[in-house]
Amino acid sequence: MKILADQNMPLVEEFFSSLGQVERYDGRNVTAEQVKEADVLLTRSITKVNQNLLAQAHKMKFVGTATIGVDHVDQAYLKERDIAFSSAPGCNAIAVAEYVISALYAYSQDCNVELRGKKLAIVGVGNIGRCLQQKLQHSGIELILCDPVRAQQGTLSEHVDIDAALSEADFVTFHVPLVKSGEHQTKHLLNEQRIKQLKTGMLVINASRGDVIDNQALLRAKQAGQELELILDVWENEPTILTELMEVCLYTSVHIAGHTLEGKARGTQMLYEALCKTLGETANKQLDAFLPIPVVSQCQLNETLSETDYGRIVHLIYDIRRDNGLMRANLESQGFDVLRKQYPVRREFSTLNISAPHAHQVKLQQLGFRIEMNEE
Ligand SMILES: NC(=O)C1=CN([C@@H]2O[C@H](COP(=O)(O)OP(=O)(O)OC[C@H]3O[C@@H](n4cnc5c(N)ncnc54)[C@H](O)[C@@H]3O)[C@@H](O)[C@H]2O)C=CC1
Ligand SMILES: O=C(O)C(=O)[C@H](O)COP(=O)(O)O
Repeated sequence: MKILADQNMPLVEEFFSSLGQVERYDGRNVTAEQVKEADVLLTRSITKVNQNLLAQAHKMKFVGTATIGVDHVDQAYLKERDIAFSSAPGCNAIAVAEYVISALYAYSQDCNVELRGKKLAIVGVGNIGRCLQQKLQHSGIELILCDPVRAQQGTLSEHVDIDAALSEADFVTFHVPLVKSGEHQTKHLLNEQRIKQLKTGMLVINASRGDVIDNQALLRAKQAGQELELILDVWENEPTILTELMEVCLYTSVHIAGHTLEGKARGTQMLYEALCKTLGETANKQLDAFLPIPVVSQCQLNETLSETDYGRIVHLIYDIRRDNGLMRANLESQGFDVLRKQYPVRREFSTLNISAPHAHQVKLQQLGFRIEMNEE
């Protein structure tokens, strides 16, 4: 069996080599000719999986994307061809939530804004939105939840309409799928009109899909002097992004919010399990066996912690400003995709064991750190 896998997917050989012969491809430039003989295609978000790519791939029996987003896959076409399909829901939800938390603490430090008492609107309360909600539960930040789809399904009683949420909040973060039409369209959910109505000084974070915000309108607003702080991980027209927009952001990154080692590896593992199921094989490989020991894994805290200290602990594991610096310094010379490919290893908060005074244990644990439950 020939298994074609994106070159940016970790641990493919470890998980899949017992099932077939693994070959790698360049996800942005893969051709129909390259996939012609494959039985299995493992992709990430940058490959358009559609009839153009697969028309000649007559042996194809399984397509998997090691991502949460599925807007790059023509699922109707796969169904028509009777090709099994699997994505990796929730695989990097923790990573994206931690990206947002790192962003908030960095913003707090750099812009001298206390987070406690402020209001954060979470637009899209699915795997990522819920994870963020949980992690921030004891942060002192008031959360406003906006998810009309879940409200209609009756699974989110606290839903606040987007315009009301935007007018109440001090910060907004988007975690919706890209939906191009229909009642719950998310393409340009933050459009020119809504941008104009944003509060002075509002912090806008987007780590969902670039098209969720009208990038040109956002740039025009900033150029016209509207006071907004922008933290953007995703962009319209990746990899050819609007670089002028990058210049006016507080922090920017190259669509890496979900790129913790654990998040990416979990995606691979989920596809391995799905393929095993399709083939009727037993999935007996475990992710933990393949993850390296983290560089920093232990920390002892003895004193009362301020909000700044919480920020320092978060940034010990992941500081969004590292990624901001990498993008600004290297985008022009290296390009968006190369920066994504060379993304430095990033681990999740749970790789840090903290010994802390009792008063701080719950909040640290809620953020995602491991707590050593010592008596005081
Ligand atoms: N920047 C990055 O590296 C990453 C980006 N993503 C993006 O984040 C998106 C969300 O991920 P998950 O939370 O795991 O997906 P999910 O499917 O679990 O949750 C999405 C939520 O958005 C809600 N929603 C749909 N339309 C909406 C609207 N018009 N307004 C408000 N809410 C709406 C849905 O009801 C759902 O609860 C993915 O579809 C993907 O595009 C995901 C992982 C990494
Ligand atoms: O999971 C998603 O959806 C994402 O956006 C990925 O985390 C990032 O995309 P790729 O690394 O698959 O291009």
